Amino acid sequence: MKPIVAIVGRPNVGKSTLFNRITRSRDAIVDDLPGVTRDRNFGDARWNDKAFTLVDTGGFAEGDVDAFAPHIRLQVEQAIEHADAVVLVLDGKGGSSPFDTDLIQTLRTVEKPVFYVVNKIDGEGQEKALFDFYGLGVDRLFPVSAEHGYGVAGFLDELTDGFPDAPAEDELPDEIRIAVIGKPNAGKSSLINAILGEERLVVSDVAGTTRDAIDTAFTRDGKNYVLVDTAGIRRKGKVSQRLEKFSIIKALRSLERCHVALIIIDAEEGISDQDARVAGYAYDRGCGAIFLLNKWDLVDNRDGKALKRMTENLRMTAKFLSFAPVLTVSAKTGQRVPKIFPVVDQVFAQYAVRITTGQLNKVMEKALERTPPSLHKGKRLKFYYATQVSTRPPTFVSFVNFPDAVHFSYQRYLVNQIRETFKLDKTPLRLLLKQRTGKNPDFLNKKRTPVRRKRRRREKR
Ligand SMILES: Nc1nc2c(ncn2[C@@H]2O[C@H](COP(=O)(O)OP(=O)(O)OP(=O)(O)O)[C@@H](O)[C@H]2O)c(=O)[nH]1
Ligand SMILES: Nc1nc2c(ncn2[C@@H]2O[C@H](COP(=O)(O)OP(=O)(O)OP(=O)(O)O)[C@@H](O)[C@H]2O)c(=O)[nH]1
Repeated sequence: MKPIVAIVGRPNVGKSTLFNRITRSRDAIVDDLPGVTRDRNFGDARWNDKAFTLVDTGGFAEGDVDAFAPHIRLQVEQAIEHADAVVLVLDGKGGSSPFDTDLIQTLRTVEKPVFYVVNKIDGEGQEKALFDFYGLGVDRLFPVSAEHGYGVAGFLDELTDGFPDAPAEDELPDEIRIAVIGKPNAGKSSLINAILGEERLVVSDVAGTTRDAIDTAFTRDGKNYVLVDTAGIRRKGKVSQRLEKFSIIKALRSLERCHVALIIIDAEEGISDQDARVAGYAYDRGCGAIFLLNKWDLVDNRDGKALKRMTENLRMTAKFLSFAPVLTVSAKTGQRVPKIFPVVDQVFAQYAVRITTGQLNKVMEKALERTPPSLHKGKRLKFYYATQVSTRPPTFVSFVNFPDAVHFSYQRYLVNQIRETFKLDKTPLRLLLKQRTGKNPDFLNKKRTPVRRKRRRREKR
């Protein structure tokens, strides 16, 4: 897991400005009024190939600026407890305050790295403002200007020094890899020929990553695609080859290397158990998927309802792939074959999506607030911090106090909220629930944080 870094400090010292500079996001709202940062903000950050999550604490009203205000203290303590490293921001313009002294006392007892940043040092000439802070007994101060960037790079070098290297960011591939799967005789080779037969294509055979796999690369409308494992499908003839190419192993192998699977169905025959099985492989593999109802030229569509009927049937037989778009084509006549590509592009874009930790947590928070999970053996289910851990397919982890107690329908509700908010209707998507390790901030139960409680009390009065 990525390390969590908490930014703490009294109101208006520039925590949100620093947060924004480091995450380069507009997630936190910066304002001249103290206390504008509401509750906690999460953001993804990356420096020197180290990835970490930044937590911005804040959002206390001016009247709360009292060194011993218990709710400030509690929230700061929580942030400190859950973080892997803490950044205390001090105000180089405003000077030190009793609140700072108090916080530093607390931070001394903490057995994790603590960094003391003096903000609003907008240039070297202003470093004399640091003198005021040396009296606080801190070994090392980092003068920075969150607003202008002065000193931030050097500070981040030190902050991230001990962090683990982030796994290489999956770069956007310059090609979309497509697998063509389907039961025997569905029309796989006809479709591949129809695709490759288009005049606009530049086609070349390229060696696949495994020794005997042959892929076919082509460029269409300036975009690069690769048809995965085309050798067996395109080369017709010998019985041994024909037998081999039907083998499940082969189909599975192409699924392992693809981004989007085209699942060909013989629409003249209708939807069979075998089609459902093939679809199941694509689902298990977690790739993007599109159903192609092939041989549409042979389908009796006199009432104009054939597509509706077959789609309904398909959705029943392969419920699990409900996000896969359905298209009708004729590989033989080439009808609507070009229409496949815009859909492939859409599916891929969703399949490779990245959602920031900040955005994700906002959605989770809202979803949990709107429909709270039911009690588990009389205890409240608590959802903590959530983050996207990988993409292709988009995979999210949410930490929960009792992951096994979350009803699958509630999990589905959360997945649907993510789907709706981020318009991810055409891709598989995974939400994993993990037992909380004690390291993850308890922010989703905001109702229980003192800030909210205080607000509510005020409202009642
Ligand atoms: N001169 C100068 N001003 C800064 C700098 N960083 C922040 N400020 C200003 O300080 C004010 C407060 O900044 P915020 O980032 O909202 O402070 P905060 O600590 O998040 O405040 P709360 O939300 O109240 O907790 C804003 O007016 C910023 O423009 C800086 O490096 N130099
Ligand atoms: N009418 C019609 N026939 C089609 C269409 N697509 C494929 N066919 C025919 O269906 C038969 C099987 O097509 P193939 O492309 O060989 O199917 P395949 O899935 O590669 O078959 P296997 O190699 O057995 O796995 C051939 O006779 C094709 O001409 C279509 O859209 N319309």
